[in-house]
Amino acid sequence: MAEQACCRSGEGKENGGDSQGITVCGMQFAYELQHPLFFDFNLDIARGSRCLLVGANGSGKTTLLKILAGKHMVGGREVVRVLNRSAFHDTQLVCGGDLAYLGGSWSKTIGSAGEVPLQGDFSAEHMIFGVEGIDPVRRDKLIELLDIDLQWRMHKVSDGQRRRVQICMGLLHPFQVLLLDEVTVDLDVVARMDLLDFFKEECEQRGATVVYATHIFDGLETWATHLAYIQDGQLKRSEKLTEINELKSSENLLSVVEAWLRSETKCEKKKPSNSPAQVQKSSPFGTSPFMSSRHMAYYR
Ligand SMILES: Nc1ncnc2c1ncn2[C@@H]1O[C@H](COP(=O)(O)OP(=O)(O)OP(=O)(O)O)[C@@H](O)[C@H]1O
Repeated sequence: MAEQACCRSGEGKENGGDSQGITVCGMQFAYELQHPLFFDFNLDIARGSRCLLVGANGSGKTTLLKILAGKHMVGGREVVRVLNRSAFHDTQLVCGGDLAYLGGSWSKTIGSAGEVPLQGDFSAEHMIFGVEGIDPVRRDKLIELLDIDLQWRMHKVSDGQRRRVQICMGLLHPFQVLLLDEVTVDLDVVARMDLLDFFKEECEQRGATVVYATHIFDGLETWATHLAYIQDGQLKRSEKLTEINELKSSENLLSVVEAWLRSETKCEKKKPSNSPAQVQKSSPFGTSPFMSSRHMAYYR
């Protein structure tokens, strides 16, 4: 059973005990034909917190953020609550701009083709000014903060420049809850630090809540208020940053998280077998119509 854990900052308790932040209660989730990734999973993130979501590759961070963003239907209306509303069922949460999710590549889902990157010759101005009902002061602030040239053509810019436009569009509405999945990875150090400062301001001035999944810990010791650590879909730690004992005797957050990840016990099923028969059986081409080929080298 997953650990029961809670990361309330205290400020969020004014609404009759409901944090008005994020609560997950007894959640179960499995991808099709797979064992449950989350089983009886509980999480509580108070309004106004800046919570880091950490864990090894494949531990479930992206899946959790997508569930919180209402992209997967999980359980009934009471299981995944954001701002005391059902993340999946209350479509107004996302459409109204209170709940924002920024993650992955800038793409859209097209039927069986899956996630397809957005393509086309649009200018940054066309994209940003195409969003209706935006406070022009906030929009100008974001354009300046992210140092966006409105003449950029989206199919000709660098990854980092495209990412800046994506982030700007995601932040145009004054969100109440923001879910970030490694979106600062392409940004240069100045843009990343300025953006983190902006998020801090949004939390402190408007009581917004930010959950940030990342593997880059530079500068986050003083930025984050809370940390949630997931291992194989289980919440291992969820606490205030100031209450993490290891951090008091450690150089920085990076070394603390590194020590946690190194001490994780790997599942038996993930270990490769050395027997030739088993290697043959477990070959990815065993039951596939495709054969291994030197042409696969093309994908290196
Ligand atoms: N669409 C999918 N279908 C089936 N399994 C999936 C799918 N997406 C993710 N998984 C599996 O779910 C588990 C959690 O994946 P997830 O992407 O949430 O991890 P993560 O913690 O975000 O990893 P990373 O740090 O690499 O981004 C992994 O074992 C992954 O293989």
